[in-house]
Amino acid sequence: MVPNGNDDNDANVNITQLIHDEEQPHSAAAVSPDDSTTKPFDRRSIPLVELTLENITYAPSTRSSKAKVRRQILSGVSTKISPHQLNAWMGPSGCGKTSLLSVAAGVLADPANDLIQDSCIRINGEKGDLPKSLVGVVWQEDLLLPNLTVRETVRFAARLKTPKHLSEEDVDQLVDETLARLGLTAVQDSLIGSPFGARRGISGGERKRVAVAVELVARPSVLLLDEPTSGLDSSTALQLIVTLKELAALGHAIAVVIHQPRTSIFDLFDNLLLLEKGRVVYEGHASEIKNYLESLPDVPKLPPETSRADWLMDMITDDESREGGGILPLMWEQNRDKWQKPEVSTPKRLNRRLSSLAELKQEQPKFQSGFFTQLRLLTVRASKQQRGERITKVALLLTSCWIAFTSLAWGRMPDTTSYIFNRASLLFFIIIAQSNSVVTSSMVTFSSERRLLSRERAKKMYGVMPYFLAKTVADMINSVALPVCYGIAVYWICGFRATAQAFFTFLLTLYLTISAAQSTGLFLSIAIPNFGIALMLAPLLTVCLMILGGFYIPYDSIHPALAWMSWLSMARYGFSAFVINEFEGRVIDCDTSSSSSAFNTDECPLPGSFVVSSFGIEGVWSNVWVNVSMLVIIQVFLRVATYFLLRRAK
Ligand SMILES: Nc1ncnc2c1ncn2[C@@H]1O[C@H](COP(=O)(O)OP(=O)(O)OP(=O)(O)O)[C@@H](O)[C@H]1O
Repeated sequence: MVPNGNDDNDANVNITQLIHDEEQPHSAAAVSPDDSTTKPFDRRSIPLVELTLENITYAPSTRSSKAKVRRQILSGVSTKISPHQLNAWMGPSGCGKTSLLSVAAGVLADPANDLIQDSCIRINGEKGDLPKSLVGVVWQEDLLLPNLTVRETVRFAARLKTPKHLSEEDVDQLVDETLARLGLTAVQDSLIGSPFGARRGISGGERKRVAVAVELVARPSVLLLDEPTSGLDSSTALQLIVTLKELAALGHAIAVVIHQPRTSIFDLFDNLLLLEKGRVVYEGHASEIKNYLESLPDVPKLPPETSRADWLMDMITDDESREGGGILPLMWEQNRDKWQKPEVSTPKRLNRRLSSLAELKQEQPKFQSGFFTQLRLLTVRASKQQRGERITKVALLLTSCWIAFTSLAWGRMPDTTSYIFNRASLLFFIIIAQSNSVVTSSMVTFSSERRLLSRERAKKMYGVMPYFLAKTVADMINSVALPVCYGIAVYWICGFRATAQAFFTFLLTLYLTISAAQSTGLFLSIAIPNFGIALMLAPLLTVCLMILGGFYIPYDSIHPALAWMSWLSMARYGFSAFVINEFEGRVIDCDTSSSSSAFNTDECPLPGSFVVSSFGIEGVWSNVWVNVSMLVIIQVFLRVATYFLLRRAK
């Protein structure tokens, strides 16, 4: 890829204007100097944003072994991210680059507390926060869903991050152009996959570019990237930075955190910010860094055939390890005025007026898309992601193994008194085996989504309600599909009550019990943010609830200290409904080779109601629909509680 790419640029400008055409009706910044010669769409471009970080001192509170202490991570850092410029932020590991990126992106957890002294952020010269829709951040760790294709991933972001007046065709065009610009067209239909999972998916370099595409597709005025080239081979890294340079040429203000770039990459940067332990070592034209450092006393000259980035890093690392602290930040304070050339102001340089903050914020809706668009897109995405995760070849094989195991263990049960216990034990086993796995898988799935959800919510892509509804719908289908298939197979193979009404009641009860277990897993994973602890607690809780389900200990024999807990058990209502459905309203033939003495009666044939009451299922609870209703109530309660917890979660 070469830096000019004029055709691409034209296409890109067009679509940029498509996005902002109606958003920026009065923005002077959006009008380019050569407007008179351009086509109607070209009259507007992205809103130009200059982000100035002044004297940033970042000292978050951290908990040491004894007390809460402040840890100073950035000390008086000032820099500017201007439109049409590609900025590099460099420094050794731990010097505060990512922290500075978080300050610039406006995503600090507690900025009022953690930014101290005269720290100030200006947008086009005015103090304030940048509207979230005007900034895109590519973090070190990309969070992409493995079961979506590249195109689906970028399109999802495009629809939710661009104004709703854009037609579906315009969004498709925007996606096409973004994919083309990032060299992803050839892999657009490939699954993202997971580097460590069974589905290998696209390469590491392609993943990085997809992460950039997801941000770039909304054409943010400010683009911040944290080590986008890490893990890429040198030519792929160069390609990516060349692309960023092209984007800067379109008016984007871009800052890239980067470690030791090769010379051809380094030469593409307009400005350089060098940090050492949170303090500035250099801030200015990237091309001047060599002259500046070589002008300092005791600084060795750049050895021939050594890359500038390697030389810089070696020097800072040596300086950091000096006894009594480094001298390079002190040197910069003394020499800054001499080396920072008097700056031509951005409006003068670009020959444009920059929009005021009020103009930038004008007509920025809370969400770009309406409720139903969010709901539709989230439902489709959740279904695709879950289907790929839950209905896999391995899951199908496991379900088949469970069916084979159950069929062999219980066999086809004759409908006689000798097999009453076998029937009841199998009914309970169906609940235990399927519920436990659903609780765990629901927790694992949400833990992988949690950070993506919090990032996308911070970007104001969608609200909690559409996410929650979409997840509920997807869960109701995908998590429950295979357990229900297992139940159906076992019902007929093992010979349960062979009437249509009994079968469909069994099916409904099984579905509700498993989806209540699924809701429990989701509730626990949100209520206990530490996944390790949640994963340890969940089996304990589910086993207790299962034991109190009525099969091992009849309800009327449970110790009063635990009896209350059995009312919270979905297994209780599921098992009761199963037993009533299987035995109530009929008589069970005697087996000539055995007796029904296990039930303390010589009655023969045995009335089914006798079996039901022997499990302690009595009174109003001996009605199957009362138990089914309780499963619905548990489900609704857990889902509503989950919704409110989600709203509070960050
Ligand atoms: N919220 C926080 N509380 C306490 N310490 C923090 C916090 N955020 C960052 N740090 C610490 O501040 C230092 C700088 O972290 P930061 O991630 O900004 O460095 P970096 O230059 O991006 O490093 P790298 O290049 O390795 O990613 C690290 O030692 C980190 O542990």
